[in-house]
Amino acid sequence: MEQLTLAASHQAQGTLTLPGSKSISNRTLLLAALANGTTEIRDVLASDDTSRMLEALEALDVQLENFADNAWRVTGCGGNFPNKQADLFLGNAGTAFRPLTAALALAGGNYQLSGVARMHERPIGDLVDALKQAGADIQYLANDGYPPLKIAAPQLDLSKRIKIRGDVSSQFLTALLMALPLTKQQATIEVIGELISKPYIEITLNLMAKFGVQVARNGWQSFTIPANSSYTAPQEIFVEGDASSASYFLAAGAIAGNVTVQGLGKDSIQGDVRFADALALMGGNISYADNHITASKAEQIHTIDLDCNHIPDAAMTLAILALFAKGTSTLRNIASWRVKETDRIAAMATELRKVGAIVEEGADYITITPPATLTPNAAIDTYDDHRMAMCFSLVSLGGVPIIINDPNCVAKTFPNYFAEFKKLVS
Ligand SMILES: O=C(O)C1=C[C@@H](OP(=O)(O)O)[C@@H](O)[C@H](O)C1
Ligand SMILES: C=C(OP(=O)(O)O)C(=O)O
Repeated sequence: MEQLTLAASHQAQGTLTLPGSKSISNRTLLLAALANGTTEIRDVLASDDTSRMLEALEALDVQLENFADNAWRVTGCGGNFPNKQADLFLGNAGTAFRPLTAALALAGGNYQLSGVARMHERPIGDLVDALKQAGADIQYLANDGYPPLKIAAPQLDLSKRIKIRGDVSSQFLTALLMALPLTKQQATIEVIGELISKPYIEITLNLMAKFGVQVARNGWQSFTIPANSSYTAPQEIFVEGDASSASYFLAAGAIAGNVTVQGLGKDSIQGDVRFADALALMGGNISYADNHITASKAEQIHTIDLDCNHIPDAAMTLAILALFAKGTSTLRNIASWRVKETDRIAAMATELRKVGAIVEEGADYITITPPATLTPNAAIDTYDDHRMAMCFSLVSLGGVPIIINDPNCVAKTFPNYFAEFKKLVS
């Protein structure tokens, strides 16, 4: 097993240009592939998750050209993938697996979709149920409700409202929204129960609009895609810097200095930009500009008690910040952590205890009380979860060395994370 030791550090200072947003990169690549016309997408994230999407589109015979650094020219297929038969391996990329399932199930063709072992434990039943209501032909190849999947041509029927549950993952609604314009028919989606991770739906609707499809909505309850909708290539799109990736560096600035992240600003379409507000509640000094955000040292890191449903990914960073406060912090409404790259509530609890914290976990919350002094040289398991690895790097700013096991899992969304982190801390 590879291990990375991060030296004890006391200061974080400097500026970082963020890698592109995973959520925007994978949505934009798929929308461009489904569009009529050619889109040039700039500042695309280069990472495992986007590689899985690019490989899938290539296997579907979509024309892709990497014409400059992190820039892709995508010639859309107008909703009709040239290759009607393919086996796609989608790793552990939720933003590839869920939207491609919906697009392929409605576009027509014979496909098999699989991923890494953990992806086969991540639910997809709510999406499959919704697609079947629209006439999709999808079979489970192993366990009901989970990948891998086998897809055949649909017999479309959009006459009834499509009901979808939104309380396990918002990616199911995102996938359905992005795929339904392929049917060319009017379609209405009704969300059953409480929708989680709502800001990710805003990203979806925003990007669909950039590709010419306006979804009519009734709050978070129902969404209607007009008849004869089709995606039109917007010619050029710039991907914002990743707001979840920004959270580690903004936290570093608030703990120990002054850090600016570039590529993300006050008008970001990503919900995780709201992490900065949570950081401010904990005492961080935040300033926003059009294309950068700066966090500087808090006089003191305060405890927090926060409903984190709107920032599920960046909320993991708050769990580490809680180590720097005096007293107990609680992160609530985070049940979705249990079905992500790993069971993140369990993983976070186990690893926080290794640095000396007292942790209580519930079905949908975690409570963290820091130790008087952090335990040095804790060896942190990362569970093939990029965010576990990135989060725990921040412990080194508490003046203790920390060991990150299997650090290369950061490749899912931020392959050179540790090189960038080391440049800023001392
Ligand atoms: O739509 C997206 O881009 C994402 C939605 C969120 O998932 P859930 O909706 O499952 O919480 C988030 O955790 C994930 O990293 C990206
Ligand atoms: C939950 C995550 O990924 P995915 O897009 O695979 O759901 C994540 O990046 O934290």
